[in-house]
Amino acid sequence: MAAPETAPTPGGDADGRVPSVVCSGVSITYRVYGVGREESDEEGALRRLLSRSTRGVGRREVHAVRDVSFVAYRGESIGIVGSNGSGKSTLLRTIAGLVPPTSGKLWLGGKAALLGVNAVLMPKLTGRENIWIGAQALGLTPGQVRAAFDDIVEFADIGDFLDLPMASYSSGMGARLRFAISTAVTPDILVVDEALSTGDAHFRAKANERITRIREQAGTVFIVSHSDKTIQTMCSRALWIDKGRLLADGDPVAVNGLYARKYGKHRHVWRERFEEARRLEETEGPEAARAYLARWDRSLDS
Ligand SMILES: Nc1ncnc2c1ncn2[C@@H]1O[C@H](COP(=O)(O)OP(=O)(O)OP(=O)(O)O)[C@@H](O)[C@H]1O
Repeated sequence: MAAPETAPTPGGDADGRVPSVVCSGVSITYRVYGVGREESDEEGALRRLLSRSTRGVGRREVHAVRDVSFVAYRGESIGIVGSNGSGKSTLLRTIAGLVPPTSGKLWLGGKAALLGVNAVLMPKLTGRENIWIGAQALGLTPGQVRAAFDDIVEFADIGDFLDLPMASYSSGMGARLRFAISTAVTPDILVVDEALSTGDAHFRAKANERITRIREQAGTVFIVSHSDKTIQTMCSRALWIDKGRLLADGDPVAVNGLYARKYGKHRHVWRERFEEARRLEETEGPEAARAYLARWDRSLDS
């Protein structure tokens, strides 16, 4: 297993761009242990448990990311789009150093910070305590946390909740606090996993400003989002990952267009079918609607 490498920043390329992440033929495979198919029923599992046998315990491999290569540059904000389970979060977790690539090479030109919806903050501790723990977990010294503390509190905008347990926060408040902690000191590479979708318009505007600031300070930002708007307004480039493979890399509007063409086609077709089924239900009754929909009950025609 190859761990991410860090090396001195090389000089820029012919266009003066300085690489920050080089991902070369990276594949990531999860090994999942569990019951084998033949014993997946409750009776088989119970029998195995009683006999303490490990027979039938299956191992499955999930190829989450397959042979992905790209170079990210300082000052870029890169959106990652793709349908559920396509490998976006896995790729980001690897860039952030949390999941090692199974094969291929990953080179990072600086420190990466992951900002995830599920970032490890402690629900039973207060916001204040989480700022201290979270910021130090990101590598800040106590002195740096002290210096950044007021800025974090101001950005998170959680008022009196600062001294209440995080479990009592709304999802928007939690997202603001995570974002404030993760960006307290400008990271070289900021990895944002869907965290922006939980905030309101005011928070998104502030987050956008901060992302712009990181980019201006020559950092690189990666953003996973299912929102076309987030990708198109916050990103200078987009990658489309489909079933673990990199299918498109380029201008966010163009990449989103390609992605929407593949998946949007089905949505459009199904919307029309649904409308027709509703019309049939109203005019001819539920049986007619059911018979009409039964034509496509096996799978989508692609
Ligand atoms: N810890 C894990 N162990 C085993 N399999 C995993 C693990 N995490 C993700 N997977 C699998 O890897 C594949 C890619 O998942 P991933 O979460 O990276 O996709 P995603 O594009 O981020 O999805 P979503 O948009 O739903 O968040 C999926 O098949 C998922 O089930």
